[in-house]
Amino acid sequence: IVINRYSDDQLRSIITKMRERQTIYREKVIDQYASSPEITPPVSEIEEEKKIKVPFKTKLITAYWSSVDFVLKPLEDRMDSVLGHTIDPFTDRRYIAWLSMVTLAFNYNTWFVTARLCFPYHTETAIPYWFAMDIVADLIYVTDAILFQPRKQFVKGGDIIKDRSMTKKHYRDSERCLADVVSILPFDLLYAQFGFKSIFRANRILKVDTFFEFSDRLESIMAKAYIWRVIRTIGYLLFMLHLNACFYYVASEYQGIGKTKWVYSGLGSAYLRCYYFAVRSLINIGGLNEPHTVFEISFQMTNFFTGVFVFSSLIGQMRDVIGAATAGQTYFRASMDNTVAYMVTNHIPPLVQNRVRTWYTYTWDAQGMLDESELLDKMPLVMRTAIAVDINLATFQKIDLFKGCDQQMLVDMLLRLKSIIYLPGDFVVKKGDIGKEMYIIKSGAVQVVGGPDNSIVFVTLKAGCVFGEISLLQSSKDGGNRRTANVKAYGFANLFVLEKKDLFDILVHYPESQKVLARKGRKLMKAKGPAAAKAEEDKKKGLALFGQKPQTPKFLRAFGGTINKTLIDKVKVRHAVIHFP
Ligand SMILES: Nc1nc2c(ncn2[C@@H]2O[C@@H]3COP(=O)(O)O[C@H]3[C@H]2O)c(=O)[nH]1
Repeated sequence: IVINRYSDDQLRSIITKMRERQTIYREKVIDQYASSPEITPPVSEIEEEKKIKVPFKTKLITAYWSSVDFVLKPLEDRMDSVLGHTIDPFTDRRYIAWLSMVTLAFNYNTWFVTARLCFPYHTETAIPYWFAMDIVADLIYVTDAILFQPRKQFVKGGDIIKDRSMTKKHYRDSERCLADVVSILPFDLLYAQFGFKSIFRANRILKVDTFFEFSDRLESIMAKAYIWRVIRTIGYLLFMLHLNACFYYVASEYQGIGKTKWVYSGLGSAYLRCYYFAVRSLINIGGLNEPHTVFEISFQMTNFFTGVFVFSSLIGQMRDVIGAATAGQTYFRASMDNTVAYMVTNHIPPLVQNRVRTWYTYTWDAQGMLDESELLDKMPLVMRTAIAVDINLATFQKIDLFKGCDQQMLVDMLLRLKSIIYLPGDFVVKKGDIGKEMYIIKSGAVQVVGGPDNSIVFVTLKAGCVFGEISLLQSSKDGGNRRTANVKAYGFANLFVLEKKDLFDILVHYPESQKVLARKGRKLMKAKGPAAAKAEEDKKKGLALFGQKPQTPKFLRAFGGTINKTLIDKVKVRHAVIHFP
C-alpha cells in the first residue's frame, strides 16, 4: 500500500543506497586497501563467487605456509626486538649490511660451485672444509628468507605497507620468494647416493636477485657510486674469465691432460694456469699454443668470438660508467674551452681572458659545477626546499635585516637565490647604478669603498652579511633606488644574489614582513644613505677632524663676505696641513 508516492520513493532510494554501502564496506573488510567506491565499481556476484572457490593449489600453499609459520613464529617474534617489526629496505643500513653478507654467500656459491664442479678440488682433506663453508652459506640464505625478506616494507598504491602480515604475504606471493625457496632446496642430500658433488648446489645461484638488490642499495648510499659500478663490471669480467678457465680445464680433461700442446699440461696450479689461458685467449692477447684437433680449434674459435663480443661490450660498459662519472668535468672543460676559443676569435685582451679562465677554475674548484641551480631545478619543490633550508636557513636567520620577518618568507627567498662568484677586485656594485639585486655573502669578503680611486675602505663585510639592500628597498622616486656606495670583492667572493623582482614577488604574500623590511630600509637609508655616506667619506678623508664648519662670527660678517671667506679659507688650509687645536 502506497500512502505517499514521494516518501515511498525516497525510502526505497535510501534502502538501495544502504545496500550499496553495505557491499562496499564488506569489500573493504576483505581487502582493507581496496580503492574508494568512487573508483571501484561494486563487486559483481560472479567475481564474489570466484573468490569463494579456492583452487586446490592455493589451499596447498596456504597450508604449507601455515605450517611454516607455526614452526617459525617463536623465532620471528624473538627477532622483532632486534630487527624491528618490519624493515625499510631503502634506508635501513643494517639491512644493507645484511645484504652484503648474503651477497658474499651468493658469490661463494657462484664461484666455488663452478670451480669445484670442474677442478679436482673435492679431496679427502678438503671435503670437511667445503662442507662447513657450504653450511655457513646455507644458513645465511635461510636466515635471509625467514627473517629478512618477509619483513621488507613495500609500496602499494603509493602507501608504504608496514604491516607485518602484509609484508610477509607480499614476499610469499613474489617470484623472489619462489627463487629463494628453490635456491635453498637441499639437493645436497643426494650426496648420500651420488657422492660429494657441487652440482647439487647449483640451485644456490638462483639467489642472484639479492646480489642485484645489494648492488642497487649500495649505489644509492654511496657518495661516489661509480666506484662500485666499476668494481662490479670488473667482477663480471673476472667471472667470465673464471668460467672460461673452468671450461678450459674440462676441455683439457676431455682431451687428456698434457696429451697435446694446447691442453693444460698438468703442471703447477691447475686453476692459475687455466685462468692464465683464459686471460690470454678471451682478451685476444694471443701467444698461446696452436690448437690442432677439431675440438681444440672449435673451442679456441668460440673463445675468440666470446672475447670479441662479450669482452668488448663489458669494456664498453666500463667506459660508459667512467664517462658518466666524469661527465661534469667534461662539461666544465668543454664550456671553458669554448669560451676561450670565443675570446681568442674576438681578440679579447689577454688580461680579461685570464680573468675569465680564473673564474672558471675557481668556480669549478669551489662548487664542483658551473651552475648549481641547473641541478636543483630538476628536483621537485619539496626537495629543493629541504636542501635550501638545510644549507642556508641558519645563516639567513642570523641576518639582522631579516629579523622579525616571517620564517616562511625566508624559505621562499632561499629558493630564489642564485649563487655567483666574483674574482678579487671585481666591483659587485657601483655607486649610482640602479639597484636591481641584493647580495648575501656565502664565503669570502667584500669591501665598501669610496673616495678618490676608491682607496678608502669604509667597511669589510664577511660571510653571512648582506649588502646592496639599501637601493633595493627604496622606491625609484628621487633616485632612491641608486646604489649608495661601491662594493668590491676582496679575494674570491662567493655570493648569493636575490633579485629585486623575486623579493617583491615574495613580499606580496607577506605584508607584515614587507612593513618590517620597509621600516628597516628607511632606517638604513638614514644611517648609510647618500648623506651619511658623504659624512663618512669626509671623515675618512680627515676633514671630519674639524667637525662641522663653524658659523661665521657676527663681527667678522660685518667686515663683508669677501674678507670673511678669505679668512675662513686660510684657516681651512692651515687645518689641512697641521693639526690645529
Ligand atoms: N652607503 C653605505 N653602504 C654600505 C655601508 N656598509 C655597507 N653598505 C652596503 O653597500 C651597498 C651599496 O649598494 P646599496 O646602496 O644598494 O646598499 C649598500 C649597503 O648594503 C655604509 O657604511 N654605507
